[in-house]
Amino acid sequence: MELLTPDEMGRADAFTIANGVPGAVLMERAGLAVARVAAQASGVGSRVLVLCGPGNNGGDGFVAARLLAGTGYRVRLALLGARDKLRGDAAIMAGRWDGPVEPAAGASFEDVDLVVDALFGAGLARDLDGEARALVERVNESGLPVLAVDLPSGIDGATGAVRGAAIRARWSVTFFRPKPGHLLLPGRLHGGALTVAEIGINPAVLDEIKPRAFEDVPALWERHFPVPRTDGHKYMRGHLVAVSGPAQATGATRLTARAALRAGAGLVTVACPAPALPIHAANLSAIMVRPVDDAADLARLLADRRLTTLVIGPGVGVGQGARDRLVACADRRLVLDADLITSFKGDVDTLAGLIKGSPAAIATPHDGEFARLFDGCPDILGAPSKLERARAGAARLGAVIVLKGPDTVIAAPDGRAAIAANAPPWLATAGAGDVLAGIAGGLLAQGMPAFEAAAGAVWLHGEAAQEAGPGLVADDLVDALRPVYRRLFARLGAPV
Ligand SMILES: NC(=O)C1=CN([C@@H]2O[C@H](COP(=O)(O)OP(=O)(O)OC[C@H]3O[C@@H](n4cnc5c(N)ncnc54)[C@H](OP(=O)(O)O)[C@@H]3O)[C@@H](O)[C@H]2O)[C@@H](O)CC1
Ligand SMILES: Nc1ncnc2c1ncn2[C@@H]1O[C@H](COP(=O)(O)OP(=O)(O)O)[C@@H](O)[C@H]1O
Ligand SMILES: [K+]
Repeated sequence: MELLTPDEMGRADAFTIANGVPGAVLMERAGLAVARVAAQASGVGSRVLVLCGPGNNGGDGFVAARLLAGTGYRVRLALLGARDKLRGDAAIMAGRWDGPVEPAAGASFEDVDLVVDALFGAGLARDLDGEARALVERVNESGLPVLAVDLPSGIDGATGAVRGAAIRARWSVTFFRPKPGHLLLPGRLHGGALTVAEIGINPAVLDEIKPRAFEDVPALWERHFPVPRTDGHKYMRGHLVAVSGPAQATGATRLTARAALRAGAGLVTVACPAPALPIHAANLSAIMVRPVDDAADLARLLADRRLTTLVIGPGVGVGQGARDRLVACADRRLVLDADLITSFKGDVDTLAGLIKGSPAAIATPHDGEFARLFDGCPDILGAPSKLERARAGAARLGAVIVLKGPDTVIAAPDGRAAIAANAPPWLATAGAGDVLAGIAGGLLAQGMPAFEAAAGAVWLHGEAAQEAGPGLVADDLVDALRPVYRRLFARLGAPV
């Protein structure tokens, strides 16, 4: 599912209008979609307060007000700004509303069952202040259920940021495609349940707009998903090495290794310092263990070119040892996580130079690790959204970046990006990131391209967390992948 920035959405509207669909027709359909969701939210006869802003978002509000009033709702409409300042389609729709128009500033919230927020949408141009901000704050303080038109007013559709203040909606209706601000925090938290309504925009406009951001759903990467072949064998599915830290820090690597095997890697080997070997050996069965005390040992192990993929970072320790190990494996498929990322604090260009020869590289930082890696890059850390930070970071690193969190962003150096919205809050638990690195590695080992492998891994990780449910500990994720795989394979028409 493509995500369109407000500017891109404006182009989609403009293309459609240029191809013969009048803007007023689009607005009628937009208002109808809002009225339908309002009707689902609140029964006939209930009291609806429609708050209209000075632009086309307000125009949608005028349409919804008319349709609801015509179907038995008791509707009041309040306008922010002067009626004679309305322009274009919004002015047309105001002309079709024959009820009273109250000034929004003093509008009463007494005896209201539902508020429709049609104040600002794609045209939000600056932080809310003055009367607009006071109104938004009053709506939130009222505690009334709110249905937002396009976006909760005050949320920036491109970034998900709160511009001064923002409506907290229980439902939102957007048009044609969601916007990044519906998925990025805090926007997602303000939007409530999202409906995406068709208003007659031909999807062919996407060929012109060429959107570069997507919601992370299987349709984005399933074409590349490595379904085991009937005539296949494990050597076709890649041999992955999980690089382990010392004896006192082995658990993270085992989570990674188990997740990689579960994700479908043909073989998985844990490479660990000799003192850690008995600990791993006592706790692993399907996963092999090899002694690797330093970077030179790792280079010797990797003389076997069948070891195509490495995950390095979980539990490996911060410092020169991790950096040296990376040098030894930098020409393979790579997942870089945790301590490995921190080992390149403020030194992203060295890391970028080292992994240049990797056929597919993914880095999986959380916000803190990202800030460390790009320490000294204010252009990247100060980019206007998490989406843009991840994109700029990926371009600088020359690798796919998975910037983790409740709204994980997956970004490729070429600008493609995906935002995941399927991770439940109980996924934020110790070791969950180690599992994610393993899933990503397992998909890379099977030959999936880096961006698709990263997006697939993040989605599978979120689904596994939902499958496991509240109370999840990281170990559970590995087992919870099985039913998720079963459903995914069924969807792909693969044998299950
Ligand atoms: N195009 C189409 O055909 C279709 C469009 N559709 C709908 O149109 C919406 C986009 O409409 P839009 O572009 O008119 O922008 P909108 O969100 O109403 O805001 C602009 C107004 O707000 C004002 N304003 C901005 N920031 C402000 C602030 N901080 N504080 C105070 N004022 C501020 C700004 O004033 P100005 O910046 O000019 O001073 C201007 O007056 C879109 O979200 C969807 O709902 C659908 O009907 C489908 C068909
Ligand atoms: N609030 C949240 N809701 C959903 N998922 C989250 C949330 N916070 C973090 N996560 C996810 O939990 C995982 C935590 O990984 P990480 O921070 O590396 O922890 P660890 O190092 O303990 O494994 C990541 O996949 C991240 O996207
Ligand atoms: K709105």
